[in-house]
Amino acid sequence: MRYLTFALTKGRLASKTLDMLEKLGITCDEMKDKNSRKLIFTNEELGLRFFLAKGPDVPTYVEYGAADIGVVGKDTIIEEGRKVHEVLDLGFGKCRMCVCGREETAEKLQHHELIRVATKYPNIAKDYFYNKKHQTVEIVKLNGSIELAPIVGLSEVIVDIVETGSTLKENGLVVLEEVCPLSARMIVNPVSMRMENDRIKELITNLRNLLREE
Ligand SMILES: Nc1ncnc2c1ncn2[C@@H]1O[C@H](COP(=O)(O)OP(=O)(O)OP(=O)(O)O)[C@@H](O)[C@H]1O
Ligand SMILES: O=P(O)(O)OC[C@H]1O[C@H](OP(=O)(O)OP(=O)(O)O)[C@H](O)[C@@H]1O
Repeated sequence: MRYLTFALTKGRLASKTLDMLEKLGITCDEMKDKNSRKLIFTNEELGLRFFLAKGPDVPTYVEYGAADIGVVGKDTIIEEGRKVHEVLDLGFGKCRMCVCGREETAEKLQHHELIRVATKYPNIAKDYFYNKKHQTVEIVKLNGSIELAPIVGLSEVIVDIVETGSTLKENGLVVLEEVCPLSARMIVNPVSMRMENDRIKELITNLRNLLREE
């Protein structure tokens, strides 16, 4: 039997992904060892392989077929724009992509003034402002701590993930507009979807049933 390979997102989504797979009897205990430097893990019995990767790399592994299946945030799927099938909303990792800034900036935003937008998600920001709002903005790519940008005057607003809202609150910022809701999704390589249809469909059905029970 050919191995089915899973690319899972490191960080926030990892433990919930492993918990969910475990509920289906898909265990990979080795992956939980935080001290291990091993990169790929095999469940011989089930014919499965797993590896953890940085979020933006997950759709890349899946598009090229180096992984058959991926678990990754919807934000990353949109931003990366890879050729993969999104097959299931896994219901965890829920958050929102939002335009945020100081309350006083709301007016500038409403009046379509030329503002600067700092973000880790330039494609999502571009699509939102240019295609949905027909508003010209200047987009600046950052790699983290995005909330700093309006505080130190790099940009008027940010496009970033809001979950609890505490990062915004602690930094005197508010949500000005909502771009879209987000959660973790399962993605599949289009060729694997055809070649391994039975195994992948069974997995999707089992996950769907699990989600319905929860
Ligand atoms: N509060 C949150 N902040 C960021 N991402 C979140 C949050 N809540 C849920 N998510 C989801 O978790 C995914 C992965 O989170 P991860 O921990 O890798 O965040 P990251 O900050 O983007 O990564 P890194 O720390 O490597 O820059 C995100 O792509 C998003 O879909
Ligand atoms: O609404 P909250 O619950 O406060 O969560 C949102 C914050 O969490 C994420 O940052 P992360 O911790 O991943 O750090 P980063 O900014 O360095 O990516 C995100 O970019 C926000 O800053």
